[in-house]
Amino acid sequence: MEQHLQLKDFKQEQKRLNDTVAYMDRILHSSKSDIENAQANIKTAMSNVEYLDSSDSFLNILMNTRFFELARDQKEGLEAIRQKPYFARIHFQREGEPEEFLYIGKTSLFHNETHEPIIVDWRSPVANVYYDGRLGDITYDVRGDEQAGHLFAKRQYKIEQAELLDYRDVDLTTNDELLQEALEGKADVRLTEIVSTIQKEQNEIIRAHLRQPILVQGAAGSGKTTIALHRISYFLYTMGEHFNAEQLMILAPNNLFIEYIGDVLPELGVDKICQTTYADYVQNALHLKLKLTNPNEQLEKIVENITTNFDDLHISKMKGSPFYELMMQRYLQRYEEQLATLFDDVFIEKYRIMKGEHLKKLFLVEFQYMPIEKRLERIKKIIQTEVKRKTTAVLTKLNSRYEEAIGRALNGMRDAEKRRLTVTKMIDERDVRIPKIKQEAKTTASRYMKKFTKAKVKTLYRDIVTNRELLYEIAPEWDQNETESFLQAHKKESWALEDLASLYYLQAKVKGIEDPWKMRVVFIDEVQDYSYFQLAALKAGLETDMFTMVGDLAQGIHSYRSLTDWQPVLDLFPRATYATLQKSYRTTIEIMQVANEILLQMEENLPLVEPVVRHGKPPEFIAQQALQVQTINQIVEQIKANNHHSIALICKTTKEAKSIVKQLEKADFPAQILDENSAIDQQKLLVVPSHLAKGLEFDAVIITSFDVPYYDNPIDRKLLYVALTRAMHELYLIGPSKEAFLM
Ligand SMILES: Nc1ncnc2c1ncn2[C@@H]1O[C@H](COP(=O)(O)OP(=O)(O)OP(=O)(O)O)[C@@H](O)[C@H]1O
Repeated sequence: MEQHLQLKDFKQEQKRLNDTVAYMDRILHSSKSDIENAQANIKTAMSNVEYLDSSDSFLNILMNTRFFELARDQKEGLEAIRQKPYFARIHFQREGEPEEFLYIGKTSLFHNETHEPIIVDWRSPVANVYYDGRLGDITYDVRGDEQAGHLFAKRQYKIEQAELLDYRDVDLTTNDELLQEALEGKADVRLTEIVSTIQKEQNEIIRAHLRQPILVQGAAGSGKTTIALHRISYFLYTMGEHFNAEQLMILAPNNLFIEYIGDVLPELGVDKICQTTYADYVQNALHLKLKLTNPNEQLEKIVENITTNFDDLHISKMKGSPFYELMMQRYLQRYEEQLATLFDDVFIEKYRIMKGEHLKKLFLVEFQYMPIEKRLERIKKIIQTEVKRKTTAVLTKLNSRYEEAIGRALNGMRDAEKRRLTVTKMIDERDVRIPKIKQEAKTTASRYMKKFTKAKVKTLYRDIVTNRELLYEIAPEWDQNETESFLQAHKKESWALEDLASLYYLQAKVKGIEDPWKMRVVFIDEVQDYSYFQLAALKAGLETDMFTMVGDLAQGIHSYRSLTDWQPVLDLFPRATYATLQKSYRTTIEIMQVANEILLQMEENLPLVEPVVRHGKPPEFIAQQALQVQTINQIVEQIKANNHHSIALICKTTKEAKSIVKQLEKADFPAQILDENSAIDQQKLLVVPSHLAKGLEFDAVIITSFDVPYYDNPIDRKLLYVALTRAMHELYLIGPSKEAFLM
């Protein structure tokens, strides 16, 4: 009986899918002919341009182009989801309405005639019910209004090539099974399939107050990147009326990472969003092209135990601190006050048009909220208007004075010759003076403003870091030694990542950020690698706090210059929601155990990461003093035999990575070093310096430690932790002893 019912149910589901696909095919067919029609119309209109009224055919072309685009978008949208129109269904009843089955997919589809939803978008308010976890009476949010309903059941489908393979009703236990199945997948195909298994705590972050900042401390592999990308997609879906994609920006740690997420965003319905790094963004927004010292170089030096100048590290850290922001503020205040002394009275000829004191007050007080140069532009406009208005009054007054004087001379002077001379003199004087005033008035404002010379932000900053007297003023807290070593460090002009925050801050406060770069919403991945001031400058320049920030302090390998705890970020974003994610979806229990051992040794006191229950091959330690290509070969073969294909060999330093690639190549083993600019060749073994591995993941990871071991210090622990947590299924450690891996 049970079986019979199941079969019937399966058939019904099959029919539902077939009907959906058939409907999609019908629409596809008609959008194809819409496309052809529009193309034909455009062609005709183009050929008619010559002899028809050209504005008519121009309109025609525009209209048909729009039709064409609509039809093409519809076609592409349908084609993208045809193979798998939906992934889940909810059996749901909105309060006061009949029960219904809603099928959830990556985008929505409505019936053209009945307007009934055939597929409901995963980002729609009601789809939240699917992710929220509970069955029974529930509430959900529709644009701020709480709606009630009853959720009877949730069902998940396995559909491939538009064929129903399987489905399963979801309760708390099957939820785990489904997730596990999803996690069994391979590194190269997974990122886009997550929408069906997004977990409750992840969903909460994706949908958390969109107009408020959010900071997420999430364990390695807890889905931070995934969540950030889905939140962007959800944001545009929900707030599309108020924001367009160009106003959104995602800041990634490096270009490699941008490439990595590049394929995912369009699949989530998000393109056109600005994807960049902090360094590129700042330079673009400031129209600067700086030769930055490689931010990884300093890290490499520390890691390779090459003695780095303590002062350099100290300065890097200081440049990210609230104190450096304070120095910039003091500098700006000084700069502003100097400019303010230049405001004197505005005259035309001998007439005072405006008081300097008044302009000064506008500059320092009333317009204080604006960037300095914008204030000056405003003041110039005000002077222009005032000059215009007052000149008219002055001229009227002058004219009538001359009239009066001339009248008096004409009537009052007896001597005709004297009278003639006086009157002529007055007329001549008037005829010179009045046009001169008119002429002068035209340029008064611009002449007045000339003394406010515009400064280049780069020049201002160089002045700050090289001018001893200035430093005494803006950093009085420093003793002689500190000031001198700061000056010494800046003798030669060079630019580091840390300097960008100040440049951006100065730009924001002196000139303002231009509209195309004035992003309204910001998403930051790997936020632990930012300094306080980097974030503060960005917030000040963009004048928004709509930031989504995700990161993991345990992976803070740049902590010598970046954040070491979240408090400064929370102070900077007082409205921020703070969330944590402890579960790792990437790594097997066996691998996570090893990584957790390292996490325990860190000073941050972060809670252990809980792997989602998924077992795998225990990590293997292989004792070897030096690289043996034979061993690598064997391991790679074994990994491939396990049907795992994305493999990385992670080395602590770039130096070791280079030397390993050399040795492998010499033995004809195809290998490639990963650097920020080269495309990945899938056929070769990817050799990755540990600091570049952040954010990436592989089916299997081999970690070697031949040159230098991982030492028992904060940065090495973090580098090792990052390396260990890149592995999804298999992990191999090769080195002289377990101690080399802090075990
Ligand atoms: N709900 C989920 N369902 C299926 N897979 C998931 C889910 N959440 C995360 N994953 C997978 O877990 C892996 C880790 O996700 P992601 O890279 O977003 O984590 P992360 O927190 O950014 O990691 P890291 O900090 O180590 O870079 C990815 O393969 C992702 O596809």
